[in-house]
Amino acid sequence: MQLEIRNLKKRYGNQWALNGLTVTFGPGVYGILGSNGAGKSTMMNLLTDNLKRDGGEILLDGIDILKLGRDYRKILGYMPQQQGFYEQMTADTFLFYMARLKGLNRKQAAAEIDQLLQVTGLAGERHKKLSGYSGGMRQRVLLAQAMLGNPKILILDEPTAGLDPKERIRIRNFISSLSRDRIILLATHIVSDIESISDRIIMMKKGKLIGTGTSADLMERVADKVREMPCETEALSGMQKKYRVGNVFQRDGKTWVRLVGDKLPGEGCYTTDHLSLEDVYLYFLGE
Ligand SMILES: Nc1ncnc2c1ncn2[C@@H]1O[C@H](COP(=O)(O)OP(=O)(O)OP(=O)(O)O)[C@@H](O)[C@H]1O
Repeated sequence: MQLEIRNLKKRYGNQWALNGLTVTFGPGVYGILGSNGAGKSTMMNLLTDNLKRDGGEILLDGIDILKLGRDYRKILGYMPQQQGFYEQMTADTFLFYMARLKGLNRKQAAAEIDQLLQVTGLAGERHKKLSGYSGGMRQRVLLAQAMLGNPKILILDEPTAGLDPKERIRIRNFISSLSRDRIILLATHIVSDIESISDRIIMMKKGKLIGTGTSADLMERVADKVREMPCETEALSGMQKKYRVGNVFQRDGKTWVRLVGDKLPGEGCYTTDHLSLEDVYLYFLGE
């Protein structure tokens, strides 16, 4: 299975949100990294056919998704960022409603909902109204709804946004446990989530693809672009003007800064073996 985006364009007024995006996805989990406004949600809305494109193609195994229509939507699961929530419904009725919209028959719907409520840990609260759900429970219901019909393509827009670490880990583990024979696209600002569950990372900036690779590949690409050095607190703002500064931290009673970029100080700084995806983010996507 291959989902191919070719020269995809989308404009709001005279501003291009996607400006010739080309990328191909095969089975696996893809983490989509990009700063605010990079075009991640726009890409996802075009992939789910919730928006009309202004140019380009989206092909599933060579056939445009617009041509596939219903056959495409049947194999698609989508967890949107915006929650148009059905507050007065219980989780059970909400999921049943969504299952019917997806074309599942009653028996199939009931069996899948039972199973999804179990794996998302919501079985005990299934008859509670969504208005009484916490943020984490809401995200889990949305994820469960995306999984109805066992979709081959799963699109998740910020599935862990606003959650406490315990809930985040729970959602993350659930995504990790999904079988890898589907295409899973995951957009999030939480770099550590991407680091722990993605097979590959897609980096977007200003509506274009600017790089792709495994997190190990990308870290290798920034290996000689990261340095650490001690820095007096008074010198910090000067440093920030001159260099791209990552973490500021304390070590051995001194303040240290982590610098990322092509331009690094010649003297007084140290290389580090401990690279992270945050360094990758700062190098490619930091302003
Ligand atoms: N409905 C809209 N009307 C006008 N402009 C829009 C609309 N939706 C998005 N945009 C603009 O398109 C660009 C891409 O937005 P998009 O939401 O796709 O980015 P994103 O990477 O998902 O950002 P974020 O991380 O903040 O969710 C931004 O400049 C945004 O302001």
